[in-house]
Amino acid sequence: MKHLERDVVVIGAGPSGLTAAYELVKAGKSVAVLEARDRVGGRTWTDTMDGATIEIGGQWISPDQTGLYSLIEELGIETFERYKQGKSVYRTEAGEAIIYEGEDFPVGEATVAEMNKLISIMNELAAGMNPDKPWEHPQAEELDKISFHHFLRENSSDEVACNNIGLFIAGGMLTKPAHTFSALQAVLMASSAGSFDNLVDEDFILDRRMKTSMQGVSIAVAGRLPEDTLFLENPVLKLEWSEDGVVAHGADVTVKAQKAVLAVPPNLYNRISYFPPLPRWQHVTHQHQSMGLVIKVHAVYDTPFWREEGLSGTCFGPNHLVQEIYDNTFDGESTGTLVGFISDLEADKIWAMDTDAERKEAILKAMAEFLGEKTLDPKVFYLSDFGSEEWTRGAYATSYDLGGLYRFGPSQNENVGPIYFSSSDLAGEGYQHVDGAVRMGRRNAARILAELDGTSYDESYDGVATLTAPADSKITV
Ligand SMILES: Cc1cc2nc3c(=O)[nH]c(=O)nc-3n(C[C@H](O)[C@H](O)[C@H](O)COP(=O)(O)OP(=O)(O)OC[C@H]3O[C@@H](n4cnc5c(N)ncnc54)[C@H](O)[C@@H]3O)c2cc1C
Repeated sequence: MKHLERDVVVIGAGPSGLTAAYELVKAGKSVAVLEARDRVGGRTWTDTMDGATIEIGGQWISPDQTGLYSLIEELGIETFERYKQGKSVYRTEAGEAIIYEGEDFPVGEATVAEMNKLISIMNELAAGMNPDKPWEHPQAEELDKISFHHFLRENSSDEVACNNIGLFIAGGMLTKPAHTFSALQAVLMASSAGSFDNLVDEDFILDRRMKTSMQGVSIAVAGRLPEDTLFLENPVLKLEWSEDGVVAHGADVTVKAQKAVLAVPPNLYNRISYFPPLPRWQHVTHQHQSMGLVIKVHAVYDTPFWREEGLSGTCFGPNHLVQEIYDNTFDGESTGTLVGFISDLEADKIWAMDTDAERKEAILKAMAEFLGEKTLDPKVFYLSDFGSEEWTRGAYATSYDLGGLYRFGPSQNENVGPIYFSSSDLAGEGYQHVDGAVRMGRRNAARILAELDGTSYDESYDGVATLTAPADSKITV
């Protein structure tokens, strides 16, 4: 067992923990990062299969995600644009595949009008929200009492419009059925991305990717940490704390530190035993945040055949097994990759199947209903399974149950003595995204630096600008 003494111990080497560690190290603090897995990156993870680059976890960045943009600029990481040329495909409730162009789904004028009405209601609500404090929205209490499913139906009697709008937040973002989370939670999702318009615009929200892959961001940050800072395969299962500091117990490393950054997803806080126990309110708060469930499917072909047919690869099918498909070919690769998403109740159906062969057949059949027979025969087929990963337990991220955001949200980011919570799932801007993880990492580093150095923390700091630029960086602080 190695015994270390550091200013700060960071628990979790995902983008949030690593960003916090990086900022603290740049500011001259000694840090140890204890990570449960044998790799960094957490919910960002890349593999190469038969020559194709597969991003199993988080991958896209949107123009508003300026926290992440400033970090990759500092790291010298470039981005590339998702393939967007050509027409899209929409599958109607009855199962008809319609090829269309432009922003509106091909659903009939009355339904388009109802969808636009719902979008403008959501835009207005989102504009009135500070994503850092959604519980302070003037309608927060009432919006948190009603499920997003019922909220949509209170505002429109057009079932197709409700399902289509529900898709963007339920299946598409929170990856939970719309009856299990509140309208307030849905407004937060929109507000965290700048507006609901941004969320429903796939060309905005799924704009670009990292040339290093998204996991490459964490790998690059880890590469800038001093030797003897990062300790993989060291799950922290016991954390002793007092007002004076913490002792974090990993598998073969124990760290005594003045402060701790707990940078694991909120659903995993309970995995750690705290001595003494956390205060009552923190015990309760984080129990109300649970992971969604989505399966990210990759199918790789010799060529991106859909492009030759004038299609972008973008497909939407609310209420179908595969609800979204995109061209996911990695930068510079000649093979063609499709990514499909199977969310919440549909994901349950897939995992209820007995064999991988059954799953593959059902999913490819569903994808072929959008893009034709050629879809049936990929050379690589891969299902992400974050639900069975011990150190994540779901995908993409955690959100509150009905009524939880208003009731418990105000204390979610309060530190418990020396313990600071850092996760994309506790962020305002960039909520549930790598951008939010970076912002939270920087904000927690700033709070800890202020405490350690006896200076004051600027509550308005949004985590976009780096705290301390490294000597070789061109970033202006
Ligand atoms: C399939 C999928 C697709 C996604 N798509 C996108 C996307 O396109 N764009 C985007 O911006 N975001 C996307 N996301 C979300 C994004 O990946 C997350 O928001 C981000 O990774 C969160 O970073 P984090 O550091 O807060 O947490 P995590 O990435 O979860 O990192 C937490 C780390 O803590 C470790 N850990 C857990 N428990 C312990 C313990 N007890 N001791 C030590 N270590 C521990 C974990 O192993 C992990 O490494 C996606 C996520 C998934 C799963």
